Amino acid sequence: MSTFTCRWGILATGGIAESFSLDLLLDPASREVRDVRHEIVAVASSSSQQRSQDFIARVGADKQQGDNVRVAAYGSYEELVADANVDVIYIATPHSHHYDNVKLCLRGGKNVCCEKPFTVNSTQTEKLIALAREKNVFLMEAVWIRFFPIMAEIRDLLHRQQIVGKILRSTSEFGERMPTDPNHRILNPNLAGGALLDIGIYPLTWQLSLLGEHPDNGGQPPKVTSSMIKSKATGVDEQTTLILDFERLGVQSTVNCNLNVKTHSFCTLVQGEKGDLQVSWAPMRPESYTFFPRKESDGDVDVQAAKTVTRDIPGHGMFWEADAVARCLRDGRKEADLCPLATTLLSQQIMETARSQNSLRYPDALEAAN
Ligand SMILES: NC(=O)C1=CN([C@@H]2O[C@H](COP(=O)(O)OP(=O)(O)OC[C@H]3O[C@@H](n4cnc5c(N)ncnc54)[C@H](OP(=O)(O)O)[C@@H]3O)[C@@H](O)[C@H]2O)C=CC1
Ligand SMILES: O=C1OC[C@@H](O)[C@H](O)[C@H]1O
Repeated sequence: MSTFTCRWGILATGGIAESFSLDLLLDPASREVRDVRHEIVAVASSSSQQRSQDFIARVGADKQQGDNVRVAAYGSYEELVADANVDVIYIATPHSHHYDNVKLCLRGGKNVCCEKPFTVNSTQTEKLIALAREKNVFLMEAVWIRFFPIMAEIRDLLHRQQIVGKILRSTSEFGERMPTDPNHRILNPNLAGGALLDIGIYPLTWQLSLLGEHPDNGGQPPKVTSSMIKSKATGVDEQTTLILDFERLGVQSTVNCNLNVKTHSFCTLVQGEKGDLQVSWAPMRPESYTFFPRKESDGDVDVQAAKTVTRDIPGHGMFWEADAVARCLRDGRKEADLCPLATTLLSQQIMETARSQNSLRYPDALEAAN
């Protein structure tokens, strides 16, 4: 089998761009992947060309294996989009900027993989999906947990093997003690800060993936009720809870996120007639799960009979989504099966419903979809 090389352009040089790039540069054989490989062929910073140059050295992109891989360093995103050497652009700006950045890339005819959350609101998502289709290019939100092999394993246990039997109840959460500087992107309304958009998308993804996409749910979107507590300093949500009613399953689930205190014991719990499936922390980087069978005698779970499964992550874990993008480009597909645009739109709609229920609106310039 020949190996397909995917040539990446990195748009922005912040924290997650660095983690993603380091993963791209790992040898795919270390995760037993041989059909695709990655090269970073260009990096762009809106701040300066020097910043791109420094980033290239920091992640080791100047020492890539391959036939004379040369990495271009740009001082503007426009130059990256114009680079004919780039197959796909990974966008790693704050979410406030995703809409404009994705639009720039799509208009330039580039394939795009954009960090989560995809946009600020669902109208922006709809417009970008339409533009990608018009331009006939690949588009995906980088919801990396969807590509973890352990996620496929957990979905199989619940959806096909029905390990917990009929699902009765479910919950997912993600809390972290985040920076309290009001100018940090996490709290800054001008950068679309707040718990829901930044980290709430993870517990929401768990619930949509495990319950929303359960075969017995028939693809029905959940009914959404929500509550938010907002930052006194900046007005964005610090604590948010969503109640999702999956009416066809007859199950109510909760999604909880906060910027004040770290959650640690579990990130997702699915309880059913035959037992409980518990996924351990971290919600954005799942490594293990435990199945607790339910005793028929009194309905309690049998803790002695619990079984834990742990799967190593040979790196940060962002390479699995990158591999999926590469395979789509190789095969001429415009969407990834594991993270289709319809799921991106649904999660945007749910987050927007919650924001609207709690009167959380970002500045007009960020909500615009021009
Ligand atoms: N998948 C995951 O695990 C994670 C995903 N994320 C997502 O990635 C995105 C970026 O987060 P993160 O890397 O932590 O952010 P950082 O603040 O570390 O980096 C953002 C980068 O965006 C560029 N940028 C362009 N315009 C602005 C602006 N007005 N203000 C600030 N930065 C700007 C800058 O790069 P330059 O100067 O080079 O243009 C900057 O370095 C977010 O949408 C976040 O939700 C974040 C963390 C983890
Ligand atoms: O995606 C993310 O996951 C980890 C968090 O620390 C970060 O703020 C968020 O953007």
